[in-house]
Amino acid sequence: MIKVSVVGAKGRMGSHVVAAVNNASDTELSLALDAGDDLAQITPDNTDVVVEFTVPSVSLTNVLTLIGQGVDVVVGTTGWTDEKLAQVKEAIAKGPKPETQKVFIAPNFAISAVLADYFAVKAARYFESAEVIELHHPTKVDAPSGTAIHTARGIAEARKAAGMAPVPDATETDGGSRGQVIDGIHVHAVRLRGLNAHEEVLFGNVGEQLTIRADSFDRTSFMPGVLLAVRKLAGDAPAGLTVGLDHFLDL
Ligand SMILES: NC(=O)c1ccc[n+]([C@@H]2O[C@H](COP(=O)([O-])OP(=O)(O)OC[C@H]3O[C@@H](n4cnc5c(N)ncnc54)[C@H](O)[C@@H]3O)[C@@H](O)[C@H]2O)c1
Ligand SMILES: O=C(O)C1=N[C@H](C(=O)O)CCC1
Repeated sequence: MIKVSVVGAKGRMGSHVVAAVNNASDTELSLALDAGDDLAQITPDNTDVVVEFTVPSVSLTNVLTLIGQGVDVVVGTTGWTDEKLAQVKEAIAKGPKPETQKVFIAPNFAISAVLADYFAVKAARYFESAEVIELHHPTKVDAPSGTAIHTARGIAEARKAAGMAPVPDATETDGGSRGQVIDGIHVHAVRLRGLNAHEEVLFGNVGEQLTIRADSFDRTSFMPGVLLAVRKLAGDAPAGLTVGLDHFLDL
């Protein structure tokens, strides 16, 4: 049995993870912690893998603490910048098990979203225009979504590798309507009661358009990906920091 502890266990995602870990035949719940609880309770004796779903403002501190405790971590919380990822790598190198420590971060654990991202990167070099629209529940604290940032960066990298010009855009006045620009790709965020987690990637050429859309209607959609990551970290995942569920899928 893989012993799993959950940090952020009372949250929307954390509570689903607790249920998924309890329901799977090869995982057992060790500790379920939330704000105010001491992460020092989590040790290699009681935990094989920690799953962390909290808020972007605290996730880095939690991950650094857990690395210091010598436990492997699956992170679903968003808000990861290159600077924060560099701090994680440094903490692994200086931590108690630099050769074997595993940290896995994924902006999205839903297969639909991971595939949408993958297809978008494949399509990127064939279209002059590209924009991303993410649509989420209104209780989400960060915008744009971690997934949309990841998608926009992937599209931008593919366009750069193909030597493409910037996306065409004659906008002269913009009060914010053109969204946030991430590596040259415009990203728009919608917050609407009734939605869960959704993303559309729009590609355009003269006379044609391709739309790639992923919809997570329910948080249970993230659980197979979370459990896959837990099993990989308890098994043959490489040591060090890995970002993105695509690394664990045979794409
Ligand atoms: N990777 C994915 O597939 C995926 C899917 C959905 C959500 N998310 C992300 O996961 C994060 C959590 O989303 P949510 O909807 O569950 O949020 P939420 O607000 O419902 O839950 C966050 C939980 O973290 C707890 N928390 C806050 N500070 C803490 C601390 N210092 N230590 C321990 N617990 C603490 C809160 O009390 C709360 O219970 C967000 O960043 C969201 O974008 C990722
Ligand atoms: O509900 C959320 O919050 C989600 N956050 C992630 C993101 O920001 O990409 C994944 C989708 C759901």
